[in-house]
Amino acid sequence: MGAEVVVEGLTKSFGKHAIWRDVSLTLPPGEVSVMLGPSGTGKSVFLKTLIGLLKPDRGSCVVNGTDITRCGERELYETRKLFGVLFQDGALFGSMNLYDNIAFPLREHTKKPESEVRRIVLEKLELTGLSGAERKLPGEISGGMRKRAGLARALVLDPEIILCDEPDSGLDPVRTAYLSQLLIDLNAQIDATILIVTHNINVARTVPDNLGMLFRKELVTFGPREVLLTSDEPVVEQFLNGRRLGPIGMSEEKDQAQMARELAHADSGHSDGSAEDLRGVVPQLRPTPGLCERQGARRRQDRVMRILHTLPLPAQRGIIDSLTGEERRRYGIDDRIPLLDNA
Ligand SMILES: Nc1ncnc2c1ncn2[C@@H]1O[C@H](COP(=O)(O)OP(=O)(O)OP(=O)(O)O)[C@@H](O)[C@H]1O
Repeated sequence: MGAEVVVEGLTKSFGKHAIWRDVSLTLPPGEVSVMLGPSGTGKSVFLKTLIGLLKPDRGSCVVNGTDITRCGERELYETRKLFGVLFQDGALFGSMNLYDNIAFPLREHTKKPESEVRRIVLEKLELTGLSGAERKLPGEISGGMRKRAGLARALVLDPEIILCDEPDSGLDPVRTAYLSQLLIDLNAQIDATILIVTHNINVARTVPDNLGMLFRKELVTFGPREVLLTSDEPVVEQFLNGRRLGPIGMSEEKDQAQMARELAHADSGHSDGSAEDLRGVVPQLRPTPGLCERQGARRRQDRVMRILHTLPLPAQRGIIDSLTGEERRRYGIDDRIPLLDNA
């Protein structure tokens, strides 16, 4: 099972430029989480802080009992080995073929013989659907293949935690859908904890167990996917629907005058850029038939059912509606008893 990551009160600025403050959340072991947020809200900075590449001003990030914001170099080096990172551009070495790119962390961080390196590289190539492409250079393959090669390289040290920085960037919707399925299949096979940073609404709606959003230098929300997907927070609603109308502006947040102007335009029939209301809980991706079920999904279901009464009513309804008859019986759900609004 993947490692748990516990973030508390994390605050980061560059000089006088505050990025985000007091971010607290837990990435449950073996579950898949997505962090949404408009451009420039510090999602990539957040990932880099989680692996200790950037030092926060305050707060802690504990992985397997080690606070990576305070530990020494040696412990940081050891803890970083638990992470596999898929960088936005794949971060492949342009002069090396895919085989050597993927073998690089093994040759750099382990003393494995070449025969073992070969076995692992070929296994990861197969896992990411790249068998046969090992002699290609990164410049000779498509963006989707480069992402998968980046993922294969992130997997060679058998990470317990996988961080993906905008895995969909530069990919068409079909390739993005394949990559989403690959991440779910991977999670089923290795039970690693996964955090994906993205703006992609389809990925956010269909992939994760948990969803969060950064905005106005704060974590707006983080929790079971159903909470964000049914939220009526204006910023969440605007983001999920890709509308101009709402608190998010072209660069940063908007002032009241601009919001009022846009509202008046909308009232007079001017389209605000959205096609339909995308809020609501849609079915989550499941592993490809033939693969094992996700252990993380099973654990999450038990966890979420324990905290069900603490969630907002629309989220409770979304969770219950997604249970099968057998699951309802297992959790003692009786549809005749109204849900409690304890949130
Ligand atoms: N090393 C750095 N030094 C100074 N400022 C930085 C550094 N890294 C990032 N920033 C600033 O932090 C802010 C957040 O950047 P970040 O790349 O994390 O945003 P993001 O949410 O990932 O954006 P996008 O979705 O567009 O990729 C930006 O204003 C950026 O200029």
